[in-house]
Amino acid sequence: MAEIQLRNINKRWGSFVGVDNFDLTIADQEFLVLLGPSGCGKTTTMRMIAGLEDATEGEIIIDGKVVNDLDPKDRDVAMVFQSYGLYPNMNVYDNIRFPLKVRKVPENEHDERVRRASAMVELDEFLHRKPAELSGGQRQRVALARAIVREPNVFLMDEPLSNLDAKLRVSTRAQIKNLSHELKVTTVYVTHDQIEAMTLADRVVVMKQGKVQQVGTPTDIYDHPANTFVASFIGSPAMNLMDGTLSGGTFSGDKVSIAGLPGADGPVTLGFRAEDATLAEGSAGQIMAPIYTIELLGDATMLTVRAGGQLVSVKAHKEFRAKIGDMISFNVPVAICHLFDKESGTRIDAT
Ligand SMILES: Nc1ncnc2c1ncn2[C@@H]1O[C@H](COP(=O)(O)OP(=O)(O)OP(=O)(O)O)[C@@H](O)[C@H]1O
Repeated sequence: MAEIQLRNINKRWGSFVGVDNFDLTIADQEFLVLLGPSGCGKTTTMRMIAGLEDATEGEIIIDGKVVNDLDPKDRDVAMVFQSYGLYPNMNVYDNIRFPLKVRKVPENEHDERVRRASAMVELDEFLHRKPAELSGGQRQRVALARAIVREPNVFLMDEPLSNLDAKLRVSTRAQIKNLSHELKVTTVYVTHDQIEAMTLADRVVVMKQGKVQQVGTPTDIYDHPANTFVASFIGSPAMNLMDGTLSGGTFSGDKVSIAGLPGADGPVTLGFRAEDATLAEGSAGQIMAPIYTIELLGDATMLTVRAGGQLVSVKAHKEFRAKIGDMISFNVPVAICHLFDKESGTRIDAT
């Protein structure tokens, strides 16, 4: 049981700002994901919670207690890293048991706790093996079990899936989600993968260059991105963004005109997602454009078209067939448009 409060946390090295005024309360049992591109300050934020890095300013409060001056071992947090960090000479059983020994948990509890944690990550059959005799996914599960066995107040996970191949990433991701549901331990999870963030999080914090860009549920962030950075970071493919001018409710961009939009006149960036555009018959759509590429996804067909000077993604149904260079036309319904200030990139609220 632990709420984590981060009160105006800053991390600076000389004049370089790694984390800039991070201020957030993470609820007890919440699964919070820190998401952003490389170097945005996610790991540093997590390391400050762990106590592996001092905050330059601000308070870190876990379970009502200011922990800034506490050593990592006294914070009751368990970490899982990308690199597993297993002891090569110990078998799986002893790797999982190790934190119990370090923390001087009574010996008579060890066996039951190790077996319970290993069963949770389906490692029961591998307890006698050394890490070198395991696959990457199994090694990461040992690392997870070693965190679970401690029954900590907080889990901190730093890109735990990034060394796994695509298929294993999906199954281990599902396992982490299931474990988190079962264990109900407050979790802070760092990733640069927006799909991981969307699938795992109760709330996502999107960061860029040390600054929080938006905090919200995956749905909030997908449906109401706070700025063009979040809009283009979340979703696959990225949201289509077009610069233009809004005048009398009509957006005019490069060979694109969309009427009926809310918002004051001025330079804007218009955004819409590939799946929200609708293909029209012949030339009946608002936007006519030649096809640049066609990708068959199995459940749908992704078209990239050249609209004016830029490439735009439009999702079509799975039976859609055409050739590169064919003209298509499509509509962008007003209700699914996102408008952003062109200068600052900030969302214009009327949308
Ligand atoms: N000890 C340090 N001294 C100086 N700068 C540092 C130090 N540690 C990290 N940084 C810088 O702080 C910024 C944030 O780093 P951090 O590791 O938190 O990023 P990240 O978002 O986790 O990136 P990644 O996904 O690549 O791990 C980076 O620009 C990094 O170079």
